Amino acid sequence: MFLYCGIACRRKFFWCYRLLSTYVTKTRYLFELKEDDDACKKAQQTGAFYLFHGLAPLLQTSAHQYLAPRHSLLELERLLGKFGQDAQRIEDSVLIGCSEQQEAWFALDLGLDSSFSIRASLHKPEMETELKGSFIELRKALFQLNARDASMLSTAQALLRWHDAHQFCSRSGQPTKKNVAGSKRVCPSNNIIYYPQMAPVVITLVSDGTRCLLARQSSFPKGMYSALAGFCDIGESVEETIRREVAEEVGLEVESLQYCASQHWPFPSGSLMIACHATVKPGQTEIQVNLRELETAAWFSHDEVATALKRKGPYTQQQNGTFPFWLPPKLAISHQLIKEWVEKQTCSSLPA
Ligand SMILES: NC(=O)c1ccc[n+]([C@@H]2O[C@H](COP(=O)([O-])OP(=O)(O)OC[C@H]3O[C@@H](n4cnc5c(N)ncnc54)[C@H](O)[C@@H]3O)[C@@H](O)[C@H]2O)c1
Ligand SMILES: [Mg+2]
Repeated sequence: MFLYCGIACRRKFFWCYRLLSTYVTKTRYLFELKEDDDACKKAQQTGAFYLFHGLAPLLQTSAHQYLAPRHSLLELERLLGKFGQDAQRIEDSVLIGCSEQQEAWFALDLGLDSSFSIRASLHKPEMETELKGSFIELRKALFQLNARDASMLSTAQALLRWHDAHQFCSRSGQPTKKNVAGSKRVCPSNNIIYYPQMAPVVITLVSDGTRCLLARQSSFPKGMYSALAGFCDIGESVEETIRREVAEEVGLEVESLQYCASQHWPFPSGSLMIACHATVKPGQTEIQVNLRELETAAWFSHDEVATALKRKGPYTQQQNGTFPFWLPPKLAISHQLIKEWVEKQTCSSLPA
């Protein structure tokens, strides 16, 4: 019996040791904070806060890069006090992650109208001076952030935006109440639970075997081309969306497809980008651009794309009036998709 217990205990210890990797511990901790309001309130005491104003993150400049500063609860209470704001406003904050040492990270928007203060937006310039930074639109700052800050701020902005837009129950019209972590909102009159949502989007790099198809929307910066993207319609699988979007936008039929990677994307209001490679039948490559969706689309050779990937900005107008052909920056999943295609083409053209 003793021996059995010993083995069982050792087994249990082995399992605990295996389960309690840093990643698992962190994940379990975040799960607890989402489920338990008291635990989450406690985590705020030792946590750190990313600040926003009207959904623009607070950033500081450092050597051609933006950094996202974090503030402790004490600093935040002092700041709110200084600007005549109620410390209860901190209840609007949302949980966005934690460090490996279980320091919980939150995001708080000081500019959105809140039930705790509707005058916060009046103080923006003074707050920027006090915080030694600026509230900068995420669209302008995203590509000058390191990968971790970009990911944290994208998540934070999407979650803050969702809460701002879901303050009322769509059935009863009554105000909904968020849990402390901000992982859901509940209508007190009928107990309907609302969870944060994001829109699935496919992004597809179509190839005919030797060339790839890139397109532009008129809203893109001049000279920039990207892979075809489109929102999933209700009821569609990823495969069906890809087939429909490629047909809709460039009039081609997809023959085969292969998953590449995915990415959370904060625009327009929180999307899950699902990136895939697709091929069309050889000989069926004549593009018919849907001008209601795209400005233009064209086939590009491996060399053209490989050169564009290496090109560095700024992408200014050339003497002949045109703009150089360039591709989305590294942080965008379209860049990863295009880079993977170039690498595959390079490998397949190497002598065996
Ligand atoms: N991260 C990247 O590398 C990358 C690259 C390209 C595009 N994108 C993103 O992909 C998204 C979709 O691309 P697109 O604009 O070509 O899509 P699209 O081809 O589906 O066309 C956009 C239109 O779809 C409709 N639509 C349907 N569902 C929608 C929803 N949930 N939200 C907003 N509009 C919806 C609207 O009418 C909108 O004008 C864009 O918002 C863009 O930011 C990301
Ligand atoms: Mg599109």
